[in-house]
Amino acid sequence: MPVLPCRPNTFLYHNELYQFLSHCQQNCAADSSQIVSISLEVESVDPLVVLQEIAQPNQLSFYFENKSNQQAIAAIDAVAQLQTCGVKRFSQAQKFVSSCLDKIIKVGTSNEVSTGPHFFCSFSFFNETSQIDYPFPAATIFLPRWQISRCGDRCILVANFLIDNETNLSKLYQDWCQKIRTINLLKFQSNSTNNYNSISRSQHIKNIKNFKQSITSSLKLIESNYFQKIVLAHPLDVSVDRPFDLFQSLENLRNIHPGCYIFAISNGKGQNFIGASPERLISINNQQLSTDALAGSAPRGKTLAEDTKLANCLLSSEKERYEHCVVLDFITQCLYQLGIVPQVLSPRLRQLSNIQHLWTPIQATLPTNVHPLEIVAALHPTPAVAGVSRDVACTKIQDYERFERGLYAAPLGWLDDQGNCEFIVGIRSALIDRDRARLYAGAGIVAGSNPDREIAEIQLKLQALLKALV
Ligand SMILES: C=C(O[C@@H]1C=C(C(=O)O)C=C[C@H]1O)C(=O)O
Repeated sequence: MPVLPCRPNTFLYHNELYQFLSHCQQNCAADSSQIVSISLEVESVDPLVVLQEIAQPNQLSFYFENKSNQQAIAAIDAVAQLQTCGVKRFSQAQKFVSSCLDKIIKVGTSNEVSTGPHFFCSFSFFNETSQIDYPFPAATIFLPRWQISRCGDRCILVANFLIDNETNLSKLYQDWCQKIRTINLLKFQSNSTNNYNSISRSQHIKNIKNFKQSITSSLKLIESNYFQKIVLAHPLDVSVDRPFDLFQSLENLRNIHPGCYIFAISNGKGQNFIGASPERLISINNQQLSTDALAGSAPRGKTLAEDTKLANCLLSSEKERYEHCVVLDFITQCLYQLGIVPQVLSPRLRQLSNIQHLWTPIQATLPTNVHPLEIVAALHPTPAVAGVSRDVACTKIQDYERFERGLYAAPLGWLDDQGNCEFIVGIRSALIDRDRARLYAGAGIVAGSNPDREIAEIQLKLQALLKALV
């Protein structure tokens, strides 16, 4: 991938960008194209506000925020995309990314994490989606036309231009100038209002009897050693008398769940998958890999004393620790098999606004020959969202669950051209389709699980999400 060593800012003043694009176009062979990727530092803006202002409903888009790291990134529209399905979807995604990178001319030399082209990915839980009209493919990977990221106070705009012999460069150049003007006007705007007043009354899942039977049946299979753990989920369908307000709902999610990853993915056809997940699948920053074992849950207490008691019970519960340990063991073994030596940090609590989890962070230094998507492919689904043994649990999940998991509990995230990435597990999530929303939540079932308590845990997870939707 060639890199043009120049300061991108000079383009703004000297029209050099146009000349440079024109030079790239002249060098294009008759039937080939190139992608010029330009990174430019802009004044600090909220990427969510940019998404709201610029993204059109008929465009793919992706929003991802990690408030505790002060990082957010929005990707709007696609210059290249792959939609696929099947067992090879991760390796196909990897090939697609490298074929795009072969075409990219990167402008600017800075290798900071938020500069340069990023690829945005959503994979479904299973290799295929079985519901015929499910609105997201089993794998979508795209290189956005526009990408705006914020890291602390710094903001980087990345534009990816697809150039071939037919491209109208004047239009492209005008579009670039227009976007910079629009973004500059957004610098003082933020969506910092809370509005929880639409469907916030609590709603409960239906067909609880069937679901309880699935848990009871799973417990019998656990007793007979058919599997050791299964994660069963349930949807909650809600509707309102007007379309859901996506941006206000995201604003609510970021305020209610400041410690979670906030995400929103648009399929470009009017449906969005959004959520606030506490669970990272992997992140890689300069060859340093971080991942989490997150499993085992308790509610938060209403008083400090009650909260401490619940936390202590969680930390000392044999059942919760077992449920957690199978996740930790799976992740560490998986990493070893990839030639990665994990360093397991001390176990701790991940305390969210409504619920707390057992959490063990895991770190490793990556060998250079392992691609981020190989790690995603090997880890997904972990026993935090599937079970042990994995294949048996996945087959039983398909037997018990009468709904399409789709992007629920699936790997969602981005990777860049430097080997950095961030993938989360798409739990605490909802599929928004105009005036309808389907919310998802699940719980791990192991020996000793109490069906009523598992159902209460799922209700708790659903209510926290429901509260944010307006
Ligand atoms: C499956 C979900 O969450 C998972 C299940 C947990 C549990 O059962 O203790 C905890 C965290 C997640 O790994 C979900 O929220 O939908």
